[in-house]
Amino acid sequence: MTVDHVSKSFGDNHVLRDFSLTLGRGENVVVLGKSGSGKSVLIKCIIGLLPYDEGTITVLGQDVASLDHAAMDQLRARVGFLFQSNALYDSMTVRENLLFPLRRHWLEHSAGEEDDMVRQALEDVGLANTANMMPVELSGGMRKRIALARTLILRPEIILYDEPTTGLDPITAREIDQLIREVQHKYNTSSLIISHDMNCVRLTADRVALLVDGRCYAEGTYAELEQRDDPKIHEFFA
Ligand SMILES: Nc1ncnc2c1ncn2[C@@H]1O[C@H](COP(=O)(O)OP(=O)(O)OP(=O)(O)O)[C@@H](O)[C@H]1O
Repeated sequence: MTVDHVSKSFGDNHVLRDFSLTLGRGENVVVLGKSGSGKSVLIKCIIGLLPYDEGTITVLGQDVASLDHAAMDQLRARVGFLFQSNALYDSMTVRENLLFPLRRHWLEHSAGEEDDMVRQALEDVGLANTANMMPVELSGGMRKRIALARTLILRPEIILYDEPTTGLDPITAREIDQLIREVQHKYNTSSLIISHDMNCVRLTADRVALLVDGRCYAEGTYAELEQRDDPKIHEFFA
């Protein structure tokens, strides 16, 4: 995936200014930026929920701005998105929640295949035997895992994580970080992760991109950026 010189403004509010970023196959990149710096806007541009003003975003070889509704829908089936809110349907069982993306993308499978897919996705997130539970019966960490399982059921090539550890206690947050790594290694997925949580950044990032004033201000491994003297970089690591 490449974000190439992308700009996005809302009136006089220039949120992204000539922002560029690449995400290689099997790589985890964390976008780190202050509140209001444009991280959510970036993700929305990537998945075609917001039009951008300039530049090019290419996802799995396709120019996002050129896709019609149907083509964008097909692309979204290959790109998993983990919402900060998890967005589980409270009136559906875990199994029904997991099967929802298949139904939404009109992907037909036999009942036996669906059982296998649900079982595998739940095993991947360490929550076998929860298929018949309701979301209300799950803890915050479990809900996050189920939301990830629902993303995994379509075997996405790219996963976009929006603040995956926000609202979780530190121990549960580290478990989610570990799970993000496990998924990356097991399925060779590429992930773009938005986070404020420096432990999450340290544990999940192969590379960190710093979003400052709408631009990719600096890029590097956590260790590289942590050692830089630049005050704009340092304040994130202080
Ligand atoms: N649909 C919109 N219309 C107008 N302005 C918007 C819209 N969406 C976002 N913005 C503005 O874009 C800027 C960046 O917002 P964004 O939500 O991307 O920040 P963020 O980095 O994700 O922040 P946080 O970490 O607090 O979630 C903000 O100034 C916000 O007001």
